[in-house]
Amino acid sequence: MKVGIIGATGYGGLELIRFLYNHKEVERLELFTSSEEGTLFSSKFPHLANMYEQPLQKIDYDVLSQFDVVFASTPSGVSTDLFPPLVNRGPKLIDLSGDFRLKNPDSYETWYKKTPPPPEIVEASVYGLTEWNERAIKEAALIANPGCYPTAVLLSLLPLIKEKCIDPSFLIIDAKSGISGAGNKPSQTTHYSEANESLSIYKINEHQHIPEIEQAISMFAGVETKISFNTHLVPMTRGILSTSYAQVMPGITQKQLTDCLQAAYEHQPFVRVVEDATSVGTNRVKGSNYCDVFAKLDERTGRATIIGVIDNLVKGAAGQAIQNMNVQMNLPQTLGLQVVPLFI
Ligand SMILES: NC(=O)C1=CN([C@@H]2O[C@H](COP(=O)(O)OP(=O)(O)OC[C@H]3O[C@@H](n4cnc5c(N)ncnc54)[C@H](OP(=O)(O)O)[C@@H]3O)[C@@H](O)[C@H]2O)C=CC1
Ligand SMILES: CC(=O)N[C@@H](CCC(=O)OP(=O)(O)O)C(=O)O
Repeated sequence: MKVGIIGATGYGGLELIRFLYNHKEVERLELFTSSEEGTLFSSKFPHLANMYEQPLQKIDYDVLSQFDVVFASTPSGVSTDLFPPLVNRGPKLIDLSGDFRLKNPDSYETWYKKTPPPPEIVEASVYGLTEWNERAIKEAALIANPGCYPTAVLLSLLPLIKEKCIDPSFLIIDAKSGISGAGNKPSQTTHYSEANESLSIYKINEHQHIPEIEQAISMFAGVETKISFNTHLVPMTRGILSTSYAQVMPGITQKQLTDCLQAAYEHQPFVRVVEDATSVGTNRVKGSNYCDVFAKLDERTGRATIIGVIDNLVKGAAGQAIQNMNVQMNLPQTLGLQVVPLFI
């Protein structure tokens, strides 16, 4: 396969490269840039010396249309303009940004504060939460890869909502992310001296992933709900841990919660159900495409604490995007993605 990456110099792009390097069906991988045409990739990223000795190319539709797959790992608003001319012109398209995820254009405008993409293209795009949408992903011309937080939240909550183990009306979700979630562009909040030794909450009640999570709960569990969702910045590089609190339905036991998660993911290679634990951390999945999920009943309150843990750059971005490419191309989901997490 011939694969192109737009936004190869960003964090998501670098992770795509890291996994596609070991993907045995990828014969050619070409890298595209909006700002550094001609720069030798390995001179910009010396950790790739002897691996990517090629110059970055300018974004050119005639060139891109000859690829089998094109990933865009670019800031929101970019693929809104970049992708439409490529739809149904040859390559399968996978967008890592939020541009094609929200089906309602008003919602995109409200939460992303940007002009939405053409409605017919959003309509035809497929939400790439692999474990829940495999059949549609297989046929998709354009995949909207899920956001990092929604991946952790949805994989842990969807089975329990769908099987009526928890009450979906009062979901409270508290999520925490490492700083690479904010991308490679430095900002005041990600500045080392302000992020290090500090834990902060941000975008309070205003995070752009709120409508994405609500839309997916409706799409995959058939439930309309409004969630309380907040995000925190943790002084570490990678990882997301989401903690959700929900009332369990009358009579639901710990065993039923665990069984429900296990039944949902029995045949899924990248979702692991944690059976019993006193602690769960991002080091269980770091550098890998795994999502670990865990639900623990609090008998005293009748509420469950539900955990999802991922590496934001892998299952939350590049890894899931490659998993989706594998599904689209009729390949085993795991191709190129089988690595052991970096526990220490
Ligand atoms: N970081 C994360 O954990 C996650 C990120 N995402 C989403 O994935 C996307 C990429 O994220 P991330 O890699 O972190 O972002 P980065 O900011 O690290 O990289 C984005 C890259 O996009 C390219 N770019 C910027 N502007 C344009 C433009 N106008 N046209 C074409 N290319 C452009 C730049 O490369 P160049 O200058 O070479 O063109 C840049 O390196 C974002 O939409 C993000 O929200 C989703 C899930 C998780
Ligand atoms: C730590 C951090 O800042 N994380 C980012 C995640 C960005 C992301 O995934 O946004 P898209 O929906 O545009 O893909 C945030 O919270 O906005």
